[in-house]
Amino acid sequence: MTALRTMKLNLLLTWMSIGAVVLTGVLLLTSLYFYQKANIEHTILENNNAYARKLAETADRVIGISQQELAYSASKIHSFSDYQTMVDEADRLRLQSGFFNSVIVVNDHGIILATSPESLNLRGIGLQSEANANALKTRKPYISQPFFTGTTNRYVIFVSSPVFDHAGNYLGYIGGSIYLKEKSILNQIISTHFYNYSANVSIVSNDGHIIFNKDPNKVGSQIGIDDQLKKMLSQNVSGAYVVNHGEATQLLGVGNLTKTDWNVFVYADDTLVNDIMLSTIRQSVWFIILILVFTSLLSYALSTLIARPLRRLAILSASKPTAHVVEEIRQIDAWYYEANKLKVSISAGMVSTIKQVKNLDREASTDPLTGLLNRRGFMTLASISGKHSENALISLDLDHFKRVNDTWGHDTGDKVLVMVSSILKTICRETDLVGRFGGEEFVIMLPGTSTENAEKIADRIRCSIEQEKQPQLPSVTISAGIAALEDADNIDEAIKMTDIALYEAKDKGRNRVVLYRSVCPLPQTSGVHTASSSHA
Ligand SMILES: Nc1nc2c(ncn2[C@@H]2O[C@H](COP(=O)(O)OP(=O)(O)OP(=O)(O)O)[C@@H](O)[C@H]2O)c(=O)[nH]1
Repeated sequence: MTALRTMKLNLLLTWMSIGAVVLTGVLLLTSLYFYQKANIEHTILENNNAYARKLAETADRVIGISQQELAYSASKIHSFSDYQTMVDEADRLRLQSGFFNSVIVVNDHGIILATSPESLNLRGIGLQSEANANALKTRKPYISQPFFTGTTNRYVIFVSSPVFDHAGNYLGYIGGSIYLKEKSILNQIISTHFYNYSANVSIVSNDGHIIFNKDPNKVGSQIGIDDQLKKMLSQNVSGAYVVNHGEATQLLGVGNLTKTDWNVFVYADDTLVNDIMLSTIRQSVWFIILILVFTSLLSYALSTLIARPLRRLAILSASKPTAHVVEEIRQIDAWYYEANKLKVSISAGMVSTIKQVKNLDREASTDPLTGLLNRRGFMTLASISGKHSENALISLDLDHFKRVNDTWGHDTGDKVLVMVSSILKTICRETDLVGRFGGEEFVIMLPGTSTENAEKIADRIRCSIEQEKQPQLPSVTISAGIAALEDADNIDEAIKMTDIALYEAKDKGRNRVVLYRSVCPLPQTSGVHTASSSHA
């Protein structure tokens, strides 16, 4: 909390923006994970199903073509006595279409009459397999279930077409074997697929045996299918299924082959969904980081812009109120409502404080009765008064003022003091300092004035006061002492000098002006100065 209290506003706002973006990012990613997972599962199932149907359609077409080719070759053989024709047709079937790994011509007793390749050396051998028996029995185009051959011990399927002579008598069949664990067209179709993720593709019999797979080790193995799926397969229904094997779940698309009891299985583990999710989240995280950096920079810039006037106001409001500070506050660019309001109120508060301080200052430096400077005000202004080569000081004191008070009363005495002050103000210049130092003693500082001229001015004051006639006021006179500021080390000493001259004036009978230099000649001019005084 203390750290927050001392944190600067722009940093606080920046951190708040960063926090908001991070929180939004986390919420976005969480919702993405939970809500998009189901969508992705659904999409994968749909894709698997569509792909399985497409592969099933292609496989069906290839099987159909192969059956047509077998039927065509069968139609070319009208007699089993023509060995060369049988071999030629067997070779053509094997080599031209590439569908079969081996081709045999078999008579109606199951004896092999011709083979391709001839290297099989099976000619004359009698077949005992169930496929052979079925082909002979049905006398129709036939596709066997996968089985192991007794002769070569290969896992194969067998496709056959019956052979008839010109009279339509059944002679036997011509049949091709597809070695399921070796290279064949069907194998190529399911092994080379254009799918954007690593789905497993197999051709599977209705009872769950893998007939084709690009991995020969899987061919012939049993795939786990539950009862519901088994039932669907038996009904030749294509579709999408979620297959649960304990903890593992597979997203399965099934395409049914119409020419056999086989199905194309395209399946993916549900870990794929997690992989896709993680990859999406990883990409999103980079994007969020980018947004975060951008937002932080933007937020820092904006926060700085917002905080700038407030910070200037905070600094300046802590400064001593002066006209300069008020001017600085006035120049702050408070560009939005709250800052502007604050600026106006701080500025107004400061102006009011300055006025109050000025008033207090004036009160503290002014004599309330006469409005002249008091000692404090006089000394302050005298100390900052511009320097001149000559500066004169006059001390004035009313003569026998006690008597005035005693005779006319204190109030009248006050009025006399006000009258004297008024005369002083009239005679003195703007640049002169006129002060009342208490009682009936006044001090005047005359900047840029020689003692000679000061003497003339003091005498003019003296005459004016002496000649002032006001009803209800007694006539009064004053005595004055004059000194040059340059003759003293400082103003206090100069005032003491004027006091000495003033005592001298009182001593000599009052109502007169006396120069300090005439009382105490300066050492360097010692003996040259003569006492000087002016009086009525
Ligand atoms: N009415 C009035 N009288 C004041 C004021 N301040 C001082 N006084 C009086 O001024 C008189 C000064 O008297 P003193 O110091 O004896 O001097 P003085 O009577 O003028 O005699 P000298 O200066 O020697 O001519 C005293 O009676 C004070 O009470 C003031 O503000 N108003």
